[in-house]
Order: sequence, then structure tokens, then C-alpha cells
Amino acid sequence: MAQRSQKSPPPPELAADKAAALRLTPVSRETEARLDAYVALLLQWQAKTNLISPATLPQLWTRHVADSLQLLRLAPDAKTWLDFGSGGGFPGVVLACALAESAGGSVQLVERNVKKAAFLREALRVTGGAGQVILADIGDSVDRFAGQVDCVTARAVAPLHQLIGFAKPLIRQGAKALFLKGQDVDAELTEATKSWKFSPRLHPSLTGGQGWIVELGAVEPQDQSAPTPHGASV
Ligand SMILES: C[S@@+](CC[C@H](N)C(=O)[O-])C[C@H]1O[C@@H](n2cnc3c(N)ncnc32)[C@H](O)[C@@H]1O
Repeated sequence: MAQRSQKSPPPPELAADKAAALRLTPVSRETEARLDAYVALLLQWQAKTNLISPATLPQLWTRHVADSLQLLRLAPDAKTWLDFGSGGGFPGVVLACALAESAGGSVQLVERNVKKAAFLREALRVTGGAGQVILADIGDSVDRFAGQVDCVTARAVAPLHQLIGFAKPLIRQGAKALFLKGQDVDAELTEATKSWKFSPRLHPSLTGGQGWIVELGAVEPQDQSAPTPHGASV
């Protein structure tokens, strides 16, 4: 069970931001209690470790929590999730808090930074989130999850072409990919099509700004031996 927060209420600016976030992405009372515990821990650790950009702290709930929660409605039947480069826990810990309420739901959080992995473990412990932290490099660990993942996620970890390379074994086995991207999504898509054939669905972020979610259901490498329009091979 989530540990109910015994602290005083959040400062007024965070209370308004939290209300706005939960209007965008409503959650159960149980999930809200877990998220409260997570935010309290994150603010505590943030004082000594840089987990998120300090400039975004006043919008922690909308910029980070709701940004993460919005993925759930794009994969409503997904039970097993894998989050690449979870860092301070977005979207991985937020998803783990929400999935704790659904039977069989869980998230694997892959993070190579020792300190951040320790934070993620503590966040799962304090919130009772359904997940597990994997202290590893994505490239070294992803193969072992093929066939077991319904949905793979990443935010602010690597360019799209690299994320597709990491996720390819999972997507081939039926996983859906949901990658949170910013305003440079078009350039990233253009770059990725040099290496990969794919048909992305683009969802505008519910949290406003210039954010997008790139949804992928199938990827294949481009045929590197195909002749170019000038007759040379690439
Ligand atoms: C900019 S942070 C973003 C963290 C979080 N996803 C978010 O949106 O707040 C990128 C995180 O990905 C991790 N990371 C980057 N490349 C990785 C890799 N190849 N394997 C595992 N973790 C990686 C970094 O250690 C860092 O914690």
C-alpha cells in the first residue's frame, strides 16, 4: 500500500499545478496518494541531487507527472512496461504508481546512473509502485526483455533513431513504443527514416507546449544496399 503523506500540504503554487495536472490526467485516490509520496521524496532528494531541471519545479505536476500519466490512455491494455533511462522517475515511477492499482501491471525502469537508480528504488519502496529498477545500460540489457513487454517508453534519453534501435527487439515481439518528444520531433523523424522504416502515429501532448508522443508499432531497418536515385549504393 502507498504510505499516505503525513506532511503539510504542498505550497500553493504546487497545489494549483497539481490540480491542473489531475484535471488533465485524472487518477484514483490510491494513485494520487502514491504520487503525493513520490513528489515529496523527489523534492527532498532534489535539494541534494539534480533529478529534474530546477526551472521546471513549479510545474512539477503538469510538466512531469501529467506528462507521464498521459501515456496510459495510449496503451490502456498494456500490463508490462519498460522505461528507458528513467532518471528521476519520468515516466517510469509515475506509471508504476498508477499500475499498482491494476492486476499484473508493472514497470521495469532501466537506468545506468547509480545514484539515480538508488533514488528510483527508494521511490518504488516509498510509493509501493509496481516496478523494478534495472541498473544497466539500455543497450546491454534490452534483449533480455524481448517477448515480455507490452509497452516501451522513453523521455529525454536519446534521439529517436537511437531509441528505435534499442526498442527494435521488443517491438518485433509485439511491444508498442511510446516516446515523449519535444518540438524537434520532425527533425528526429527525418533523421530516423534514414535508418528505419516505420509508420509513426503522432499524438500532441496533453500537457501543452510543443510536446509530442511518437507511437510506433513496427520497425524495420532501411535496406542499406538499395540503390540511390543516382545509381550508387548507400
Ligand atoms: C535527461 S535524463 C531524463 C530522465 C527521465 N526520463 C525524464 O524524462 O525526466 C536521461 C536519463 O537517461 C539515462 N540514460 C541515458 N542513456 C542511457 C543508457 N544507454 N542506458 C541507461 N540509462 C541511460 C541517464 O543516466 C539519465 O538518467
